[in-house]
Amino acid sequence: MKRARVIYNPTSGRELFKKHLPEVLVRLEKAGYETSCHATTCHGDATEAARVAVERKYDLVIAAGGDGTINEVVNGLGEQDYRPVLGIIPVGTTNDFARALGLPRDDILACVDVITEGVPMPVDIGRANDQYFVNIAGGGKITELSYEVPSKLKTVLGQLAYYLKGIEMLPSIRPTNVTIEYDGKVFEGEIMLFLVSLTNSVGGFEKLAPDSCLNDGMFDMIILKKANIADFIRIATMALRGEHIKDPSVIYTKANRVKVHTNEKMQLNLDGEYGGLLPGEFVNLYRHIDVMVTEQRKQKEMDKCQ
Ligand SMILES: Nc1ncnc2c1ncn2[C@@H]1O[C@H](COP(=O)(O)OP(=O)(O)OP(=O)(O)O)[C@@H](O)[C@H]1O
Repeated sequence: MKRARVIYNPTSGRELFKKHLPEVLVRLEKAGYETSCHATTCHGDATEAARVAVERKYDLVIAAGGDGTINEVVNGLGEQDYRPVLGIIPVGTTNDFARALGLPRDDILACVDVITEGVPMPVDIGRANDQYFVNIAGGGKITELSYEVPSKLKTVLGQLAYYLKGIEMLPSIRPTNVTIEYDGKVFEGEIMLFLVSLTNSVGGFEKLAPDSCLNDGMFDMIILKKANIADFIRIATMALRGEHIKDPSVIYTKANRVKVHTNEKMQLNLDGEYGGLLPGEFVNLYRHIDVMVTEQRKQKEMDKCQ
């Protein structure tokens, strides 16, 4: 019999998952999985729980939470020789990774159906120094926004909490002097932010990296060069429509390996969580993890990456 482990964060998003847990377990059992679950208790706990699931050779690990929880689970799978298939139940605030995979929104049981009736699709993941990410790595003052929003505020306000915090942070955004080496090329200069992205869906912006592909072995890298606040807001607005990539202050390119150095203090953001200080080396791990999606979605993604 196949075995599934559900790792869920009871504090994610609007804290609704626990109520649905009995139905989730029944559906998984009906689909032939002997299922058990683990509720995370603190930061880092989902990584440890995923490591245990690897050791115990579970067939399927389901991450139920926001992007932070999915990131932690993937960090537990890391570069282990045996990696269970990953299922996602998005119950966070932003759910960028789930959006990139085309998973049903606000419907926990429909996501369970994708896991039990769908197909595994190989996706690239990123390694940043000795940590992993599924969606995005980045640096620059504004990226700190994603973990400065208090959890309680997200529970009450959802996505709006990020926008409010963003406006509050605008005046404190400063450029940083960096050197970025990518696939044999070098950029040197002052930047507002850099992003190394695996999916097209970041911070709720669905067109931030419009050419990204989930399993081509390449990151989409975005560098926003030094800009004043007015230009910054203008470019952020363009980013909602995916038009920022044409702006002369933006560099948008594909790369498999990226190194970022700076003499200043710059924080690293991994999937919306604090990931330590730069320097950083980012490596794309080609089709490293299998994640459950619908058959149509897999077809679409595989066609795109031909
Ligand atoms: N029991 C717990 N109490 C407090 N924090 C927890 C607990 N379990 C996990 N966490 C932490 O909660 C953080 C945020 O979780 P998660 O990303 O799942 O939800 P979210 O913040 O609502 O959604 P999003 O990341 O989509 O905005 C993670 O960094 C995780 O380590």
